[in-house]
Amino acid sequence: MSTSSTAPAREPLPRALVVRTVAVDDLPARDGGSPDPADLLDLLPADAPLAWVRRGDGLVAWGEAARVEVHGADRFAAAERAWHEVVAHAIVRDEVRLPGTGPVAFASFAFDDDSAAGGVLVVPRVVVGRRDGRTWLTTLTDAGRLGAAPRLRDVAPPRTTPAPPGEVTYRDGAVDADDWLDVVARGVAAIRAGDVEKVVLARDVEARTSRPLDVRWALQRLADRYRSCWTFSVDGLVGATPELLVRSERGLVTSRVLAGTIRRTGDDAADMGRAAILAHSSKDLEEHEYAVASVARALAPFCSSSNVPDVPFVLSLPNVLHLASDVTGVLATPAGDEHPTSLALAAALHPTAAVCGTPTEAARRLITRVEGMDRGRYAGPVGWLGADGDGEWGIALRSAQLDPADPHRLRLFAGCGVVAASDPASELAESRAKLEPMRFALGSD
Ligand SMILES: C=C(O[C@H]1C=CC=C(C(=O)O)[C@@H]1O)C(=O)O
Repeated sequence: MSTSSTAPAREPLPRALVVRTVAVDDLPARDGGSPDPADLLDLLPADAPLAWVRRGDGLVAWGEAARVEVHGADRFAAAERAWHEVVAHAIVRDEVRLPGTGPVAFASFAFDDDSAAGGVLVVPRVVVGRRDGRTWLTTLTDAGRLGAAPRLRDVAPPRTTPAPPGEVTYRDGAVDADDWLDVVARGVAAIRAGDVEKVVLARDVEARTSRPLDVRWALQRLADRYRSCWTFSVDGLVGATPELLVRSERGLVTSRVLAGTIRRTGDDAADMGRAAILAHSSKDLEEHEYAVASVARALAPFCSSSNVPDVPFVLSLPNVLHLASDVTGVLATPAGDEHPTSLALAAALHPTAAVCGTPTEAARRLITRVEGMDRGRYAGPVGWLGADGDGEWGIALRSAQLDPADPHRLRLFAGCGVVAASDPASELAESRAKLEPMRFALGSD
């Protein structure tokens, strides 16, 4: 079943789905040892794998019970409407009752309202989830009535080892590296002219793999190395993001805000020193403050109380160190009303000043004017949504978009927050460091 917010539906949405969630004994580990983080990923088929995993927990899924393509400024609301329709007509039996059990959809959305990339919401056929040592299986069928409890061995695709992508070559994307220095310089000039206070400017790099990319190869490498990130795969968009746009769970919202970056050297002692430099860098603290303020401002109308840390902590990733703040809030429930869904919250938060700038609209216009590319779904919300509206949405960073017409071709993206004190050459170096996770994902060492 597939439909679009602009084109007429090929088949009417919804079709009544029968959804069953059952507990599964823990997944076998790859080497017979204790279960490791890649176990969920090991279940995925090569074709159109769906994933949202971190430290071994999360959701993997495959198949398509429904697919909704959306476009324009209405894309989040259109996806949400379609999801409500699916849920309203579903027959659900959930024997596990945890966040992520019952029917779930995966989705990703373009950064920009005008992007042709729009957005996609996929309702999978099979979902396997894990949380705190509990594993479950959800099936979504058109059976019309509840049948026998599903078994993982009956619905899991035959296990195949992900194939390496072979030789990978890289070349500049829409704007070459030298010209991108000018893009950043134009951003700095606009800030100094008072047009904006902060802008985030991005660039893309094209990768060509000698063998068609098996997305699972990239996912496993990302999940193994970038353990504190959320490794995701939705409709050819793959990556491991350190930035959580919003998680909404039983009335509690959390957002991990990142902005302000320094590269790691690989030497632990030197990196300790760099962490201290980052924590005291006025340029990075300013960048960070804009991002935190944008998240706090966007969440405020929905929350009865919130906690916004005064001082960021330093998040250490294998490639970079970031200034990070975990913003939390309690959702207010207006009388007779329900909480906004996690997707509605993601829509309200997007785009934060971690990927756009301050003030938002002026920064967005500046990006369109100077960046020289369509970001597609890079820097847009990516994640999953449950029947009760709870879910988790990351910002699609440290990511690549696979060309749907050419499985050898990917666009890798990286962006940098620019403030008045930014230096174009340093931002270019930072963008290279931010491309490292996806370059690693495509590696074979
Ligand atoms: C826009 C990106 O990173 C954002 C998130 C963390 C740190 C950032 C920075 O320091 O510039 C960016 O705001 C990216 O990775 O493409």
